[in-house]
Amino acid sequence: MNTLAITPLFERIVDDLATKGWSQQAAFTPEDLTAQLAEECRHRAEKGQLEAAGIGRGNAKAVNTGIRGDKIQWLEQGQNTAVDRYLELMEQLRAALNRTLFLGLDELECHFALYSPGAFYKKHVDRFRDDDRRIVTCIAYLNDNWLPEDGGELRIYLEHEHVHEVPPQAGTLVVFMSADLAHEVLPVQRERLSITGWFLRRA
Ligand SMILES: O=C(O)CCC(=O)C(=O)O
Ligand SMILES: [Fe+2]
Repeated sequence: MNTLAITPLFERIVDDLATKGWSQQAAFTPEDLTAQLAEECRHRAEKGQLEAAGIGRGNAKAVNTGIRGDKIQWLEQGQNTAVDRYLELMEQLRAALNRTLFLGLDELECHFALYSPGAFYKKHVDRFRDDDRRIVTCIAYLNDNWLPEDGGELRIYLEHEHVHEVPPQAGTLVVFMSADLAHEVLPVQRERLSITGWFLRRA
């Protein structure tokens, strides 16, 4: 792909971020890639590689399942071809955001997340109090045939007390400004897989 051309998909994300601070795209990851990523996430879970996610960072980091009950593993390049393909898509998104919105995004950190039935993540903002490098949050969902009774929606808190809920349906990508948007994951009734990432600015 010509990395200088911005595809309509990336253009929509950029426009949404510029005008309202968040974007939801139903068909971001291709079906085959989404399935491979879900398989890789499940495979890592079966091997016991996912660990209870913490809240906060550095010395203040702690596991608190009353706030957050997912299990995660950070993604690295070169571990798996599907993961590499996903990181390549994110790299294109990073370039598009930098070219158009001048956000100075330097790198991406991202992890698989698995919520087992009963797990949730209470309302929060992604940017840490003591570290403002997280600029843009991106979440890709990996779950086929997600039904309303499965719960687990991402609820985002908009202006004027409006809320918007996103079912974690395979292929969907949600992007938002990390410092601005409070959000939560409602309790899940069924295993819920995703990749959450943050574009960081230079320290
Ligand atoms: O999985 C989601 O929908 C949101 C996850 C989240 O808010 C986070 O990991 O910070
Ligand atoms: Fe979050």
